[in-house]
Amino acid sequence: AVILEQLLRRCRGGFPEPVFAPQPDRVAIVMGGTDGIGYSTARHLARLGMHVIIAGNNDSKAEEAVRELKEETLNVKVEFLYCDLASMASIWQFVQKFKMKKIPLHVLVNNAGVMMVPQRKTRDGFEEHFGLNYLGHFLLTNLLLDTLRESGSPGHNARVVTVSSATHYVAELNMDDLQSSACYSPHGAYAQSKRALVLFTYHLQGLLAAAGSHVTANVVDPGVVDTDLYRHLFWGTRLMKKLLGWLLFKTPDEGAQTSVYAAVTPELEGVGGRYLYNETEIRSLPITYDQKLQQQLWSKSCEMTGILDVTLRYPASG
Ligand SMILES: NC(=O)c1ccc[n+]([C@@H]2O[C@H](COP(=O)([O-])OP(=O)(O)OC[C@H]3O[C@@H](n4cnc5c(N)ncnc54)[C@H](O)[C@@H]3O)[C@@H](O)[C@H]2O)c1
Repeated sequence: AVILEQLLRRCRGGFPEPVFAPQPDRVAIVMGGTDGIGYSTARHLARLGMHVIIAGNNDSKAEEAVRELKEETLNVKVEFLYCDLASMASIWQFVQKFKMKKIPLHVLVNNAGVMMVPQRKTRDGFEEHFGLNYLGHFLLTNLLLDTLRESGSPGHNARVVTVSSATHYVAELNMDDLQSSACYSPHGAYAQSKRALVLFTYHLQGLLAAAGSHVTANVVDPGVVDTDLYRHLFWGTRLMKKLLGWLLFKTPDEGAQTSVYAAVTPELEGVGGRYLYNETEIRSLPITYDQKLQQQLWSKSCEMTGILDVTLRYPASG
């Protein structure tokens, strides 16, 4: 359905790039900014004059990405900081290195991800989709919340932008088996991690609002985008993508538009808890609005990552 909709839209003129005002005094972290949608997101933010920190675990690609972005955007404030989201120790180290810079943080884009990888585990023993796509971003965001809070101000909120997917609509979130150990399906595990990200965003927004923070959290769905994310799919599907991707899929730049929109548009100033698709708010799956489920997942995630459950201090307001 998404691919058909994208094809129709392409026939009607495509995905015109939105124009935003320069953002020279703002700092952004784009997790997974060396490739695909993340790279395009970083490029757009750098073009707006932001100080962009590309984070990721691909050292070799990072050097090239930073050089290209600096050359193309003429923005010298583009840099790379290593972070392996599949390792909690690496996330802690990344946050420590970032905080040592003593700079603010206005935009955090939780973009990195893997899809349909064979059953394997992160350094900390979590199923890879759940551990990297979801728990990695959960921990990262929580460790950066104090800096985001200090950086946001009335009328200039700091923003957390989390990249989910339409697969969250068909996912099952098994609270008794978040590691998919009883029955592993690569698609099911990916979709579960993407549903968890939607629940996380809504709960985070509730906590931020309850605490009166000048930080907002929104979740975006980039559509179906022609990137290397599909590298673990069946060869026939990859061949189809190679032949028809240019027509049916969004380009990475088009896929990044909703993330960039969520990161900078004045329309979303002070607005959080939204699921955004094609720069428009739409409804996510009804169960994702279930506050009890959001709370359960949040508490469990705190346990798994070993951080304090701040929910106890600030009950989410909705
Ligand atoms: N491509 C699509 O059609 C599509 C659709 C819906 C959602 N998404 C989501 O968009 C996001 C970006 O994906 P993409 O399509 O650009 O894919 P991609 O494979 O091109 O990019 C993924 C990024 O994540 C990074 N990454 C992977 N493992 C990491 C780790 N251990 N630590 C840190 N970074 C790591 C990679 O280095 C890369 O920069 C993902 O969250 C994905 O789930 C993509």
